Amino acid sequence: MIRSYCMTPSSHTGWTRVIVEKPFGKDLDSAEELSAQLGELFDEEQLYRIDHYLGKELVQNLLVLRFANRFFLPLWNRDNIDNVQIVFREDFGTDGRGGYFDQYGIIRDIIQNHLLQVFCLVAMEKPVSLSPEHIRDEKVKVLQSVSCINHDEVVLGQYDGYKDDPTVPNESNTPTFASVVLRVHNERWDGVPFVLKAGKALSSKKAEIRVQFKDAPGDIFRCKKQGRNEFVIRLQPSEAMYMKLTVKKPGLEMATEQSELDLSYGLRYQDVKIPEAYERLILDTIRGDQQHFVRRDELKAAWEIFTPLLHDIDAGRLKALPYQPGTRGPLEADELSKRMGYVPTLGYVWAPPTLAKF
Ligand SMILES: NC(=O)C1=CN([C@@H]2O[C@H](COP(=O)(O)OP(=O)(O)OC[C@H]3O[C@@H](n4cnc5c(N)ncnc54)[C@H](OP(=O)(O)O)[C@@H]3O)[C@@H](O)[C@H]2O)C=CC1
Ligand SMILES: O=C1O[C@H](COP(=O)(O)O)[C@@H](O)[C@H](O)[C@H]1O
Repeated sequence: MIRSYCMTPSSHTGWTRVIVEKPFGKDLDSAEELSAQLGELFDEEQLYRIDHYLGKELVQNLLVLRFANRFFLPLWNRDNIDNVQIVFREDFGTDGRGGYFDQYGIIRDIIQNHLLQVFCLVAMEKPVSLSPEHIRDEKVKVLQSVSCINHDEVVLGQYDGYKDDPTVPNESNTPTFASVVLRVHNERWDGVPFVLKAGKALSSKKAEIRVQFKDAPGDIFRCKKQGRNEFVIRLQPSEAMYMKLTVKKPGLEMATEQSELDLSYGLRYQDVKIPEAYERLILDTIRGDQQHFVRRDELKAAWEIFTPLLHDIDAGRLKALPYQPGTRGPLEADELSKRMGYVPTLGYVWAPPTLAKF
């Protein structure tokens, strides 16, 4: 049917491009089967596997930030970075779509696709050029460098009330929250945990990347306990990036405190309308630019990482811990972040700037 109604006959000029939306299968085998079926109908250049996180402004900014700024080039590695957190939180549950969600769970819904794409852009090497193939080659490489997920570095949760949805089975073990540690076995990242965390029905709504740096050696100011340098890229809401850093506390004393270098988009780009992710990606499709779309081998590499874990969850070998809606999720997830080396900042209070103060 697609072939007869949607494709340009070869005798005509024009093009055929098909946007494919997730789910791209449920595991490696089903995804490969789907890819093979699509491959019989379309060439890879005609397929646009969409991941709307790749259309978000600050996700698109990641390559620029990393590779156009001298600041970051020498710092972005295991010598300087202690741990990285890539976090998605939603303050509502599966509201009305529990039946669909229950077959997938939060790892397939958010982590294996959206957060993993963000992870690729944070962790990959510099592409040869901005051509879609060069960028996607680097994403595949970093995905293939991810080690097997260790069950001791996974926390799953399911919020109380999730099973009240009549379309969700009473015995469901489907996680609505997960924190999963990825480790990249390469020269740049060996030993640096990447914590990918996502949850529904939590206390807040946000998506952000938090890069925590190691302590500065030789702590002559005795300020180590206050916290570490962090570079935070908030994808949503209210796009921002800020660097948490130690400064001299203004005043007569030589005391230190945690402050920030802040680029809040709402303040800096007041008259700019940031396009919706889908708006941008549909335009890319019309233009024939596959840079922000998922290639078949990239999808395969993504499923290779998560399929063993997902099969273990589906078989009940890993249990989802209960958590109360409106909280941070299971306490075990914060313990996992701590175990991965995350050090909280003490006493940091953000004072939002106002134009009146300038
Ligand atoms: N330009 C801007 O808009 C800026 C805004 N701010 C705001 O200031 C506030 C503080 O910023 P920041 O310090 O970066 O962020 P947070 O204090 O929100 O979080 C810092 C880290 O601590 C974790 N955490 C938060 N609460 C707890 C808890 N109770 N137990 C264990 N871990 C916890 C977070 O995990 P998790 O990610 O899971 O929540 C995160 O890893 C935030 O609201 C931030 O948005 C700060 C600077 C600039
Ligand atoms: O793909 C999905 O994403 C949304 C969240 O998208 P966002 O752009 O609002 O962050 C999520 O609610 C949904 O469960 C998932 O399928």
